[in-house]
Amino acid sequence: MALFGTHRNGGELRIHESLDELSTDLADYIAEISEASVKERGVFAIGLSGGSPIDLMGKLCGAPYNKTVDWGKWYIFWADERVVAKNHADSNYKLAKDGLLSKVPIVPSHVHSINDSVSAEEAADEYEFVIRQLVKTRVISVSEISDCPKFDLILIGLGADGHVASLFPNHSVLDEGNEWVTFITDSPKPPPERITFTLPVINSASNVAIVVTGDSKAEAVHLAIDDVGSECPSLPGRMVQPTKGKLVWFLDKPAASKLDGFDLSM
Ligand SMILES: O=C1O[C@H](COP(=O)(O)O)[C@@H](O)[C@H](O)[C@H]1O
Repeated sequence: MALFGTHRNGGELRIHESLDELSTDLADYIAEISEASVKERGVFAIGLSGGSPIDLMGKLCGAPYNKTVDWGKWYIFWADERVVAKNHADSNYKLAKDGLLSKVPIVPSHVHSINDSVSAEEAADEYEFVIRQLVKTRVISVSEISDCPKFDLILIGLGADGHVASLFPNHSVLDEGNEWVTFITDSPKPPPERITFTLPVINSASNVAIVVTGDSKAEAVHLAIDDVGSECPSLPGRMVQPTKGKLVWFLDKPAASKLDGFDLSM
């Protein structure tokens, strides 16, 4: 059975017994936010990233979600993307297409992937332009306190080094306060060229889910969530603090194993 709790910023912690339990809870959670967004705004705008969270969304392709989710109202974006061809093994688009988008009736024109045939800088600029157009037409909502887009849900993972999206520790990209989408050409994790939502955009979302599994991420989870004082103020995972939105951490027990007060026998 999952353990539910809160963390220092009032966000929610969901610690799961198994990956199967986590993926069922994640599918339920996404389906609920989709339903609420469609009810409130008529559409659902989700920002995906890469890595394990996409595999863990896989249950959305099966019953009951394949029939109950209003797929025609989904608009897909990438919170980060590697600047590689769409059929490249490193492409976050390919990962989502193979694992989800090709298996559910999402409208192709609602899938907003990056232009991979230009430089990372141009791809980031073009992607921000696309998002600005969709904010104007309110396919993407807008934050009441900044001019940032307010995605209904941004779904991200956490690297063992504490990175989220393509926001890496000690990188100047963490200080980007004006752009919505920016780029890097020196990612410490290959491939080097990437585009990424900036922290103000991630923190303006209505909902942010951080999905982390495996004991190789346990230290990063501890540093991102626990009260570690000034030890790690600029760990990207720790800097995800939605201003008005809701943050939920989806963890399995190995990823949660170094959290203060966590007892593996629970
Ligand atoms: O490089 C990236 O890594 C993170 C984490 O991936 P994981 O496989 O360790 O879960 C991912 O969220 C990000 O989108 C991706 O570009």
